[in-house]
Amino acid sequence: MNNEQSLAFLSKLEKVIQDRLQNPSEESYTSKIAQKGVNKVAQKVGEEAVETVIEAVNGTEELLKEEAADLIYHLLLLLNYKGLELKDIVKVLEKRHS
Ligand SMILES: N=c1c2ncn([C@@H]3O[C@H](COP(=O)(O)OP(=O)(O)OP(=O)(O)O)[C@@H](O)[C@H]3O)c2ncn1[C@@H]1O[C@H](COP(=O)(O)O)[C@@H](O)[C@H]1O
Repeated sequence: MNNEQSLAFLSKLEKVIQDRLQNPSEESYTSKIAQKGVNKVAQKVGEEAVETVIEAVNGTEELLKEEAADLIYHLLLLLNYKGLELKDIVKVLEKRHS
């Protein structure tokens, strides 16, 4: 998978997350967490961030990748829960870059 394909997948994942927020289903983890409210969604980002840091300092590359994936997914969920999208954050990064 090249960089372009990775970014395309993130965009696809974001669309699934948006769909789970708009059309909640009982089987969906995304819907389940979102129904608990912003505090729970934000808490998950904090937990996954701490777990990522722990694996970076003391863990294996495999576990670091797993925790980083959890972190990115939960951050995407939090942003979308708050009415933001990945592209809004990329715009901020782009502005800093120039
Ligand atoms: N990428 C993810 C993803 N990453 C992590 N997780 C979930 O995040 C949780 C993190 O593990 P934890 O041990 O911290 O949490 P937990 O024990 O489940 O307990 P709590 O979150 O309730 O505290 C696990 O339950 C994972 O399944 C994810 N859940 C869903 N997705 C993707 O989101 C999309 C929609 O999934 P559903 O909402 O389940 O349909 C699909 O593309 C999924 O692949």
